[in-house]
Amino acid sequence: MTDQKEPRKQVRLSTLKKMHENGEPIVMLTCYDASFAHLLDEAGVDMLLVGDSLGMTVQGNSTTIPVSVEDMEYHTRCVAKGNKTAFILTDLPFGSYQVNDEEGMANCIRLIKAGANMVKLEGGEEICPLVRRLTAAGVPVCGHIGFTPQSINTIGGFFVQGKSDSGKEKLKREALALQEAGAAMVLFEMVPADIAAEVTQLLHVPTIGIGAGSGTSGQVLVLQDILNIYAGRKPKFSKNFMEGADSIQGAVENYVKAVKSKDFPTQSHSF
Ligand SMILES: Nc1nc(=O)c2c([nH]1)NC[C@@H]1CN(c3ccc(C(=O)N[C@@H](CCC(=O)O)C(=O)O)cc3)CN21
Ligand SMILES: CC(C)C(=O)C(=O)O
Ligand SMILES: [Mg+2]
Repeated sequence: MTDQKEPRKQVRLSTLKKMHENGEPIVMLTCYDASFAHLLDEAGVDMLLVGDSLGMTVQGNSTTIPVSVEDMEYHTRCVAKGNKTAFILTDLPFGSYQVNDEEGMANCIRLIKAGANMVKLEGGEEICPLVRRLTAAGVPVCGHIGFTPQSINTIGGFFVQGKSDSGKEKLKREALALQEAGAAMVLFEMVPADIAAEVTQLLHVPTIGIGAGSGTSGQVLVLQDILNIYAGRKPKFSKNFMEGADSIQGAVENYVKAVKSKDFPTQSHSF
């Protein structure tokens, strides 16, 4: 007998819920193409995020603002073709859900038809009516709060959110409102570790953090960042997993192990 691992079962929404309840960290990485989808799935990444960060990493823009629904549809199709068992989450790009909820519904449906299992929208209370409709229509939603890159023009820069008392209260309010509207998951980007942990305890749905400390139900990073490939900025909260690895597969496996064992993120990757 060889000690070959059994192939992983399909990761479903119920699988993610169980992981959250059992305290097993959910591992997510961004993914924009079929080759990496295959590699990440084989390496045990639970969720592949077709993030609008592709506007920066793939398209070379300085923000995520220019990304279109067509771009997201195209990359979701590519990822879905290479993937076997991971759960696919796709970002709604800027402009595709802000005009009205009818457009938001139609655009989410396009992404689900392209192969997404869940969609991610940036915002709190203002997106709750749409979250409610999507959920009722059979589309699981992840709400994205804290630093929301699509609002870079009002935020003014790549800044940590929720540092003040009023900022902390706002995060709590938004997370609870999203869950109440039916969101199946909440993602925190660049917020202090203590508030992300506190809000995670308040919720029953899983939370995912990026630059949000170790107290969330799962972690996400941008694939290029863990492979030490930069076209622009190098966020403080990311880590080069190529260090100590002899292949890309090995680096991704080390990231999976580090998140599952709670060795990542440390305080130096948190705010
Ligand atoms: N490659 C990449 N990695 C990301 O994590 C990422 C993207 N792109 N694109 C979409 C958003 C934008 N995000 C970013 C990008 C850069 C910083 C950054 O440079 N942060 C610095 C502070 C810079 C400043 O103060 O201006 C840091 O030290 O973390 C943070 C978040 C997170 N996301
Ligand atoms: C940074 C993550 C959370 C994201 O939204 C993206 O990759 O677009
Ligand atoms: Mg995004």
